Amino acid sequence: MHSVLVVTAVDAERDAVRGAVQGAVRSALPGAADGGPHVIAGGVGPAAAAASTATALARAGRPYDLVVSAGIGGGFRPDVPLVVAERIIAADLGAQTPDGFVPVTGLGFGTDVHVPRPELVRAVARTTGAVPGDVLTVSTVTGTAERAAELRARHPRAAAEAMEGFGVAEAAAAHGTPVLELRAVSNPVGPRDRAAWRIPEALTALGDAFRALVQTGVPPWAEDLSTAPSASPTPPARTTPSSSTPGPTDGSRTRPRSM
Ligand SMILES: O=C(O)c1cccc(C(=O)CC[C@H]2O[C@@H](n3cnc4c(=O)[nH]cnc43)[C@H](O)[C@@H]2O)c1
Repeated sequence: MHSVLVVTAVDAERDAVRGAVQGAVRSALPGAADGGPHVIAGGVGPAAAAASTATALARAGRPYDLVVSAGIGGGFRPDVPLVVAERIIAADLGAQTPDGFVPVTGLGFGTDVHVPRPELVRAVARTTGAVPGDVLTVSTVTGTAERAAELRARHPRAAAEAMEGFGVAEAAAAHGTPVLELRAVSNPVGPRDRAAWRIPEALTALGDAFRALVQTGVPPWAEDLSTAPSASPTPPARTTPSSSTPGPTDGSRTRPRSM
């Protein structure tokens, strides 16, 4: 039975997750022909991610209990190879002004942050060793030290950046489904050096994380969340002024079951 949807950007990420969870499900349930999460490659960027996630959620025979945006990403902290998002932030959704960047919420529209359920984030961190932190969604991969510094200044809790999390979270929120984002760091955020991206290592780390989630009985989904508060949790304290107004992403609809 599938109750978790995992959305990656590209086929290589999908295959890394799929291979890991299929092996784990088979060893947990010998003879099982089916089981574990559905894993799809939804395309690169927030728009493709939102469209593919929304389509998958709408077409599902029964509602998913959890959506996970997963893949490789750029890291803001050299000591952190795996990140689980405490907040999923649309870092370039807004307007440039002479006084600097104004997020979309500052313009009076929408939201620029989704806050996954803290108990799910903690459980994933416990199970996989992922470090909780903000994950920025960008439409343009950061490629200069200046841009990296600007993002760090605006988002001091940023641990990673990628290109899909916010799109996946918007689709999940529209369906009232809880969301998580898990990123294995393939490269530092900063001056572009594509040759230095450690993609195979990051894909292995991504697969290891999902294997751990499935093998350990996937603690976050096993918890009874039916009694969890339905309001969006309070985001972590900020150390600098920030735009981000949490969106309704706790997805209080249903209780996540096994992955
Ligand atoms: O070339 C390959 O073999 C290959 C295998 C797996 C993934 C890729 C990608 O290029 C994935 C693109 C995907 O990765 C995220 N990403 C990774 N690093 C960054 C970054 O520094 N800033 C933003 N996004 C990053 C992103 O989500 C892309 O969709 C290639």
